[in-house]
Amino acid sequence: MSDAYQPDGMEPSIPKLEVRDVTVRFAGLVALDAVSFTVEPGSVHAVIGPNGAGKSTCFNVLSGVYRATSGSVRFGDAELTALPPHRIAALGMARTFQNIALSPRLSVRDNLMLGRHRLTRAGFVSAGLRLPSARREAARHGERVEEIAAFVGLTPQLAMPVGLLPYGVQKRVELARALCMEPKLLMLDEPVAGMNGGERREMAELIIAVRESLGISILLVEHDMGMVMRLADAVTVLDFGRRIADGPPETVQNDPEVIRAYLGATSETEEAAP
Ligand SMILES: Nc1ncnc2c1ncn2[C@@H]1O[C@H](COP(=O)(O)OP(=O)(O)OP(=O)(O)O)[C@@H](O)[C@H]1O
Repeated sequence: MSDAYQPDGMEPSIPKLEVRDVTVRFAGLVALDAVSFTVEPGSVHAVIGPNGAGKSTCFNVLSGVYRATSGSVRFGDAELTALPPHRIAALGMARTFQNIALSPRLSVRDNLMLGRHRLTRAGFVSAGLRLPSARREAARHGERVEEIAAFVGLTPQLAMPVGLLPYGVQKRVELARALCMEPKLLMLDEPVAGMNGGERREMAELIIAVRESLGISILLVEHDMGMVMRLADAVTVLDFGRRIADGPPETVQNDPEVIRAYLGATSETEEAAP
């Protein structure tokens, strides 16, 4: 990883993300029930919980994919609950997906350039006509993509089609693409799912490096408890759509209701197994 990676231009001011009483109903099912938590600027905040607890629903509300039935989500002064995903991204909230959402035939470089799209000023016409201003802008974005690729450890793979890379490397490309949006809040949906031990460690180091180099907030949904306990400053625990605990990892880990929720989930899985 390169130490040269810094925020682009002035140090951005990082807003708080405030989730207040968010409820999401699907037909008869309450997927989130008046959930509240705050992601403090520059912190790593994890949302955890057993299967079906509402973690993905929460992520999808924050990124504008789902509409909350009621409640409020504020990022600084902006109310997000009525905004479409691209407007939320434009406020500086970039996300990755549980299932990789990259263009497999395009190179790593081109996938990362797509991540710069929202920052591109040159219009379609000037870019198409290859005007000097558009060329200069493309060169600037190209340099930034190379810096970010170096930071994430992807320089050797820049020219390779994403689809040919191992899974763990593709997950790093996803994170790099989100960084290409120069986010103030990075939202990671199960960043280590499906990875082996070595890949998990590398991803954890990368997440720490992002926080330390950029000072941005990171919100992650994750199943791997060890990873959450190592990385997170604060943890919100959901169970059946309700928030059952919220606080520093060491407090949450010893909370009887959290232990019950996780043990319950384990024994149900064991009972379901043949
Ligand atoms: N689009 C949808 N339509 C109907 N029900 C949904 C929808 N999305 C989620 N649900 C339901 O909402 C509840 C919460 O699901 P969600 O996927 O948010 O949980 P999760 O904590 O992310 O689970 P997992 O760890 O298994 O990914 C579940 O009962 C799920 O079946």
